[in-house]
Amino acid sequence: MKKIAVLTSGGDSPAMNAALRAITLSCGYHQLQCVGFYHGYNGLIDDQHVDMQNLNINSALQHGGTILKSARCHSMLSNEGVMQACNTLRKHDIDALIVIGGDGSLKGLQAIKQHWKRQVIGLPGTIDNDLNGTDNTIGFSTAVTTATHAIDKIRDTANAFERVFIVEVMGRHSGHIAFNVGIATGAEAIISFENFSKDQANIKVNEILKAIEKQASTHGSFLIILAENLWPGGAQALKESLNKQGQLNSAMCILGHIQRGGSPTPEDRNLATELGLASVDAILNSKDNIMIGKCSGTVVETTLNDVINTPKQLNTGWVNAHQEQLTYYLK
Ligand SMILES: Nc1ncnc2c1ncn2[C@@H]1O[C@H](COP(=O)(O)OP(=O)(O)O)[C@@H](O)[C@H]1O
Ligand SMILES: O=P(O)(O)OC[C@H]1O[C@](O)(COP(=O)(O)O)[C@@H](O)[C@@H]1O
Repeated sequence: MKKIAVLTSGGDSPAMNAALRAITLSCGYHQLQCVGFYHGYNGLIDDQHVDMQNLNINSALQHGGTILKSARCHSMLSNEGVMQACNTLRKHDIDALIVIGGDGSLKGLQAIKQHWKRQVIGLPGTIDNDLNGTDNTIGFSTAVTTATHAIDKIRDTANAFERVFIVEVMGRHSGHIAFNVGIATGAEAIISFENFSKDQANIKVNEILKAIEKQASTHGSFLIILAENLWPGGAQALKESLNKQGQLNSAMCILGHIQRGGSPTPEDRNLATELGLASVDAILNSKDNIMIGKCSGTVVETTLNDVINTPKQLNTGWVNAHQEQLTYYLK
């Protein structure tokens, strides 16, 4: 009987459980053994494993997080760590390894592939949507939905007080969340990696203050979506600059990890299920060294090399639409 191993790694993303469920059920259907490793690559290094058939996988479907737990694992950045992970795979006579995670996790999978010659398959699991080879990553839809609902509430109070609000969203170093959430919430300004560089901070503050002045004569509130890890000094520093130079009482909110958790959207559950099933099919079809994603409605395979080495650009149409048509009245 073929033995398949699976683990979830890096930042957890909603609907990782849906992918685990699909993989476990598909393995059962095809009479394959399915072994889960806990805590990302740590569980592979320390041999913390579970027979996936023994987990109550169905009841996990509607929950965020991951029943296999997730973690970042420093040991994987050394050759010894990678070798230890490979030893565990050999010890259990694993035939194929599926890793659900972001670009770091897929780099880890590539490192394993260099020392372990059996099949490796990646699934795109990150809220950031920063992986080439799939239109959407598993978890992105839920993160955008959660952030949109939270910001809609902030907008209510911003409207009531005719107040400027800065909301910082996640995304690590990409603006997929910032632009999708910013456009969905009708933000007056989006500050993200695609339209801002750190040396433009003073120019940006002046530009925003002018736009706020114009906005005051239409409807009162002014919403700024800020990508994390971008503004020098963070959202607090932006707030202080606006308040000082514009004599404002703007407020700031960092949405943080609420974007990573919660019940996954049906879109995320179904994407995770489809990709989970496809990963087991790929193993049965002797595929190797690939990530499985979905582009334009079709399940696609991309080499790990191409996923890792080709940055996924944000649709420039989205960036331009926001800066031109959707905020023309603020110019
Ligand atoms: N270059 C690398 N070589 C080996 N393992 C890596 C490498 N980069 C990341 N990893 C492993 O993948 C884990 C998750 O990566 P990280 O970048 O934190 O999250 P994500 O996979 O969500 O992008 C890391 O903690 C580490 O164990
Ligand atoms: O929870 P941590 O370890 O502070 O990491 C925060 C980072 O994780 C994320 O939520 C998800 O990123 P990854 O999927 O690449 O791990 C990022 O948006 C954020 O920058």
